[in-house]
Amino acid sequence: MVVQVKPGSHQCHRSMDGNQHKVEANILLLGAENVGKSALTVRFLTRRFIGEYGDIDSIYSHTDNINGREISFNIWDSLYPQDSETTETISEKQLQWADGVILVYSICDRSSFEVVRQQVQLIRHAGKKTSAIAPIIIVGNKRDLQHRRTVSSEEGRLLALSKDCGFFEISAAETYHGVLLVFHGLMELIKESRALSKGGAGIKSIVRSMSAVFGKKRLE
Ligand SMILES: Nc1nc2c(ncn2[C@@H]2O[C@H](COP(=O)(O)OP(=O)(O)OP(=O)(O)O)[C@@H](O)[C@H]2O)c(=O)[nH]1
Repeated sequence: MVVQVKPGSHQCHRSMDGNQHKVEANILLLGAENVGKSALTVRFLTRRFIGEYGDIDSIYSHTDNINGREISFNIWDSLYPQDSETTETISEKQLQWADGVILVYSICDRSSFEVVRQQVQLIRHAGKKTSAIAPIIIVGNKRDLQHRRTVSSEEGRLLALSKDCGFFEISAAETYHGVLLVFHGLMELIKESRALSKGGAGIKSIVRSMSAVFGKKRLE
């Protein structure tokens, strides 16, 4: 079952990882417009590619089974800010909410790769102050459009390597399997990060330094 709720009305969930109960994770999709964030989300939720998706900023809840264990995913399919005045492309609220991030670009849109480069830098820069390594997976989407490729696989892989992120090149249009690997891969990184930090030094804790970067009020 897929449940859709508005971002503002969604509750933050605490993980119950580490015991026999259901594991829950909040996953945030970021990246420039038109790169396939909604296509990835809908593929994961329904196994289908429907071609056209509205401009909706939404959180979806979806339960999946990984290795016999029930995992509850809350997926925030975000919209890239249209306002050219806006320099803040990731909000504190988004980072406070997220347990892990999927940064999407299109392999045939170089500017979308630059957006991912900026966003990963922003997250890592903020994380430095707390030594928090936020689980991030970088995704080069639209792999089916090889003839229009402007970002090589190597560039994507190198960026991911340099920022300690996972990396996948996929086509949300062509296969479900690649999309599944992305979400399950991120879940693995989130579990590792939770095991390492037990006290909650995950992505949420870097919100404080994000606040410092943007000079805004500290979130507790
Ligand atoms: N060829 C191809 N087209 C894709 C793929 N994934 C998405 N698209 C198309 O790319 C366009 C944008 O996809 P969306 O999923 O709406 O992209 P988005 O990043 O959510 O876009 P915004 O809502 O503007 O932020 C649509 O026309 C999709 O059909 C893919 O893997 N291959």
